[in-house]
Amino acid sequence: MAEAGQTEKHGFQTEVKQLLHLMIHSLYSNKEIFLRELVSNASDAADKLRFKALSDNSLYGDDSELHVRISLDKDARTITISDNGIGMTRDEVMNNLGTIAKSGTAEFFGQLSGDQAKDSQLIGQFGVGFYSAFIVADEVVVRTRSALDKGSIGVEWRSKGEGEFEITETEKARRGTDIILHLKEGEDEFLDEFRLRGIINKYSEHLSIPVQMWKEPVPEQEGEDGEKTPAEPGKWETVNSGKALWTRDKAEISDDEYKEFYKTVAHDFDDPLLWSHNKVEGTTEYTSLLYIPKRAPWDLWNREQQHGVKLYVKRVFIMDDAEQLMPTYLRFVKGLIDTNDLPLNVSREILQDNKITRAMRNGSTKKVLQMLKKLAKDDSEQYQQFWDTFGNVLKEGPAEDHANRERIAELLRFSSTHGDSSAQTVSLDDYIERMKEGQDKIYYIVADSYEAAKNNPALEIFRKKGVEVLLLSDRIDEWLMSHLTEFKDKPLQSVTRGDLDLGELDDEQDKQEQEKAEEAFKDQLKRFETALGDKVKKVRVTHRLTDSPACIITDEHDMSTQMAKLMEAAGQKVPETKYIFEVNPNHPLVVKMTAKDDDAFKQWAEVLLDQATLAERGSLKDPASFVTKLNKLMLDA
Ligand SMILES: Nc1ncnc2c1ncn2[C@@H]1O[C@H](COP(=O)(O)OP(=O)(O)OP(=O)(O)O)[C@@H](O)[C@H]1O
Repeated sequence: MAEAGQTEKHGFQTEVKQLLHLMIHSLYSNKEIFLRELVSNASDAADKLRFKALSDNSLYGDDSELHVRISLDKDARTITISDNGIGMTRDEVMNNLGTIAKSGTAEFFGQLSGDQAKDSQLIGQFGVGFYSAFIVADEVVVRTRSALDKGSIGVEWRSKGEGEFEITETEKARRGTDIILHLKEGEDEFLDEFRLRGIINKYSEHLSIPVQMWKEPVPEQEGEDGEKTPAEPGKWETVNSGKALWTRDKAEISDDEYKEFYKTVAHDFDDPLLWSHNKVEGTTEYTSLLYIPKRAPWDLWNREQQHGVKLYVKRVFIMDDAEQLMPTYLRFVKGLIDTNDLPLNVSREILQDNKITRAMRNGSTKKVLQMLKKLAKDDSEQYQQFWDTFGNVLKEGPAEDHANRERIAELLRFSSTHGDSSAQTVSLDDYIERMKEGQDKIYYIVADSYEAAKNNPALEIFRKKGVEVLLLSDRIDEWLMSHLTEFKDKPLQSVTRGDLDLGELDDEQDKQEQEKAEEAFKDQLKRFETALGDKVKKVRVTHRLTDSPACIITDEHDMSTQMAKLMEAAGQKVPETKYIFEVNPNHPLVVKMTAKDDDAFKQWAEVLLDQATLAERGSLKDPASFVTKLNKLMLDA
């Protein structure tokens, strides 16, 4: 067995120092949350032990009543939060209480601006956990002993939160963790037993573990009439009901209780945007309590970001981050699912291909989509808030979840030519409602930015005919649209791809005029083809331009510009796409150039192609030669 050893000093990881500094300076108005964080860590530690003990009951030893205990020492000015949960080994203490083991934290802290108001928003997204102890304490001592490492005697960790901590192997009689907070000057409110009890009650009511406070002994008392009240010995008194919130009847649970519970499971400061609590009966029986947060977590775009749904089996916590329970495009959903139908010893492998998991996942996915649909219907302002925060994640949905494609599509919001702001507020249903008579497609364009989309020449004919076009410019949009080809039986059609077929939007007269124009321009098209050679796939007369001389269009089955860019950005080799070059025979520039000799015609044609490429792709492969050609034309003019 190890013996009590030497004290070692270690420095905190830089990010921990930044977190501590930020926290102390931005959370002074919300100090009491340290209790929520520490009690919730203690409750997690009990959950973890309960789970391990499923396969090794001896881990409980003679102490199987799991609890969290909170005591006060007014003279020493300390608060102690103790649990008899899983505890930590020395290595775990080093890792958990000296570093922040989340990838991307350095980048996160790189965003800090020094502006306290802004930074405190960020800290809310980050979650403060254990380190929140330093909001009220100027010294924190952690004494812990692991239930799993039978050889260890215990470890003491101690820090003033100023950049370093000390760690000593030390004897601790029982497994679990004690956290001793030495309160700062001026934090005496937390030494008031009544006040402390109030806070603990609020933060622990919904936890499934008993949270206890020490009740001082009461001596025997004698009333005025001489009647005696017997003495009461000091005892641990449970302050919460110890009944997990989700097992209770919905009708009995107040909104405040749901909100408090959310803050504990999601480690969030803010209230949730909405939630849904369901007891599902039938072939698979389970209870789910699913929340949609108001704010995005700081690592929403981190691919390793943990999913937020916890799995419980028969009220026993089994695992965090049960990615089988929620599709990736709903990774912002927090909460839990509790079922009696899985075995307690269920592993991630078993979860992976399991009928019950699938049923729970399908059911919960539908629930979340329904909850969002209802929000969109009942409260468009709040829905907009949701969309602005998580819309881009939801856009991953149609590619990931074919079965729910239509349900997800209903929830999407876009900017469009109907409005004149980049705000994404138009739903596909709104679009369909405004469709012109004879219009059978939903038109959209994907570009690098809202401005590039809005000003793309391919929209000219749509403006002229008063047909709305959805303007897409988020990185994910091309990916989204490649998986969303139809909505309510209406095909979705890119305006920069393939042949433009406006269907019944073009009347007979339009069509005849187009044919005439094509016939009249036949010889000039040949000149363009000769001039541009293999720089283009094909040259044809455009029907989409009214104000611009030319544009480039992606052929029906070729890779779109945006998709090519996306793949290039992901480091993939992209085959070179040749575009269809469309010319507007009525444009004065085009009219003028047809009178030129072949040499001059070629120069003009190349400049028009480069211009059209710029408008569509936003860049040229060889910008310098474009500039040279343009300068030459200007000199000649
Ligand atoms: N009472 C405890 N018993 C055992 N382990 C603990 C206890 N408190 C903290 N830990 C360990 O320390 C780790 C870090 O805790 P911390 O509260 O900082 O972050 P967290 O709970 O993982 O994440 P979050 O930011 O969501 O709170 C925990 O993940 C846990 O492994």
